[in-house]
Amino acid sequence: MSEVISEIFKGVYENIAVLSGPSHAEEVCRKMPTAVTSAALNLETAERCRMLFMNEYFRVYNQNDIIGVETGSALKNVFAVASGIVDGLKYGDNTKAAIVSRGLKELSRVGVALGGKEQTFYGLSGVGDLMVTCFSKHSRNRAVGQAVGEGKILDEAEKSLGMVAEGIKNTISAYEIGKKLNIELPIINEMYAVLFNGKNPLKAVNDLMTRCPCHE
Ligand SMILES: NC(=O)C1=CN([C@@H]2O[C@H](COP(=O)(O)OP(=O)(O)OC[C@H]3O[C@@H](n4cnc5c(N)ncnc54)[C@H](OP(=O)(O)O)[C@@H]3O)[C@@H](O)[C@H]2O)C=CC1
Ligand SMILES: O=C(CO)COP(=O)(O)O
Repeated sequence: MSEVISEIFKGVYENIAVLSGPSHAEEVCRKMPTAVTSAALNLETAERCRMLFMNEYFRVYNQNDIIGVETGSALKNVFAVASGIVDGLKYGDNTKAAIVSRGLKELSRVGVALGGKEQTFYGLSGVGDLMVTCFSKHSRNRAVGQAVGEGKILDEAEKSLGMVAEGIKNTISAYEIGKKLNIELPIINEMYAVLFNGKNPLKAVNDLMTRCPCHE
């Protein structure tokens, strides 16, 4: 988004701040303690954004890795959909933890290739946002995935949600980036096959579990 904004308002890139992190609006509006990241290339800009939002139940941390923060918050949606599929298939906590942990690895591979810093993905807008969406009853992405895991076709699943689940389009972008930059992204590739090539989710899980053994 920062690149799009900067294309429209030329020369402002340093002064764009993004606010991102594990924050379901349903809980923020109930004043439940929440922590997020304000990221801008120029830390003074990040600070100005932080000052606008921070209060006793909404804690904001500054960051200058805007690419990492934006990549983490967009790509985590793909794994939130995958976690929903895990729920829809009635698999358990082990399976979901595998999606979150291996998803974090894929997310950081893409993010670093795009210019983000690896450590950013272990913070609020990476692992934090992954956890809040993959495990939450509030997540729209997880809900769409659950419907797909229960056997709905994608169109029906999106219609039944009635809101935008960004992880669907994010899957296409992540898949294309992986192919273009030759990055190993097994979960993202399987998600693309399930969502857009009609692959059976059970077969996708089996293919992920039985692919060649590798080093962590
Ligand atoms: N809600 C939450 O708890 C959280 C949300 N976010 C992120 O914040 C952002 C906004 O979320 P939220 O307000 O809940 O989302 P909503 O689904 O309520 O609103 C999304 C907005 O984006 C517009 N939109 C959707 N698709 C397009 C498109 N292709 N082109 C132009 N505009 C489009 C919609 O327009 P229209 O109304 O015309 O359809 C709508 O105004 C998202 O990126 C979300 O991932 C992050 C953390 C928490
Ligand atoms: O990013 C979010 C929370 O941090 C919102 O996730 P969903 O779009 O899946 O509801």
